[in-house]
Amino acid sequence: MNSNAPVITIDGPSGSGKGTVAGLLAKQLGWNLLDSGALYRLLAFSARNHGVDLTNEESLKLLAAHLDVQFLAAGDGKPQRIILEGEEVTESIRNEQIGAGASQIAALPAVRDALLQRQRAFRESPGLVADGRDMGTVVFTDAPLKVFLTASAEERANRRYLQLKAKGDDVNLASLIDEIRARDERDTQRTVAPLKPAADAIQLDSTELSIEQVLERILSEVANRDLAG
Ligand SMILES: Nc1ncnc2c1ncn2[C@@H]1O[C@H](COP(=O)(O)OP(=O)(O)O)[C@@H](O)[C@H]1O
Ligand SMILES: Nc1ccn([C@H]2C[C@H](O)[C@@H](COP(=O)(O)OP(=O)(O)O)O2)c(=O)n1
Repeated sequence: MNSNAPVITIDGPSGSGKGTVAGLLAKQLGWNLLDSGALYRLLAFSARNHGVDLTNEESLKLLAAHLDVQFLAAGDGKPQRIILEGEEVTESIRNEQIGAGASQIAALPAVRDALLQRQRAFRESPGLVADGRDMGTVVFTDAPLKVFLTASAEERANRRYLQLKAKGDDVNLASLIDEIRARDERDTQRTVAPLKPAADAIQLDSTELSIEQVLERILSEVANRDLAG
């Protein structure tokens, strides 16, 4: 591990609200943020740009080891910005095609291995909020607070639909439900680091909860554990 700074892990399926809640929590606590899914998305995006096949584990491993990426801190109510090889890709990695590609390459052990240390390097004082699929089960197993955030597939697809539509993307709710189910299946069934709650995770179903309610529940766990200093 890179440091002993406390970590809050938020794992869960696509559209459960991990990214939103992790960003708000990091801001409120003044902690660092790791959007681990962005790393898998960036790799899928970069592979497409460099003509690397998503089944070519050796080339993907090399690409992962040399991924030239910067995460610029959030500010003024804006989410963190992501720069790949000098170009802003914050928006362009957020579509279901890249999400599906990310999920495909995330099943390859060499890819996960190549990204492991890069993720652990985000653990710096005063603390880290990390969201993804295996933050609590593999990457930060000693995290003092682990959250497993879920919601029904229909609700998650609906959230994604509203999010993509607001961005101006041409989306279809029925195909989003299918895509979310396919991604759930691949992420939970893979052999390495499958999506599952850590044994010591708190499970939160956000289907009927607002973003603020989810945040409140997590903050009360932070207070119970005296994590915020
Ligand atoms: N509890 C919630 N209720 C309603 N909408 C939510 C909730 N949590 C997240 N959202 C919205 O759903 C969309 C997907 O959330 P996001 O944080 O990207 O999910 P994830 O990172 O788990 O894929 C975003 O537009 C977000 O604003
Ligand atoms: N820690 C992680 C994070 C993401 N992944 C994979 C599996 C996911 O389907 C893709 C994309 O993740 P991301 O969190 O960006 O996706 P969502 O925002 O939840 O739709 O990457 C992973 O295997 N392990």
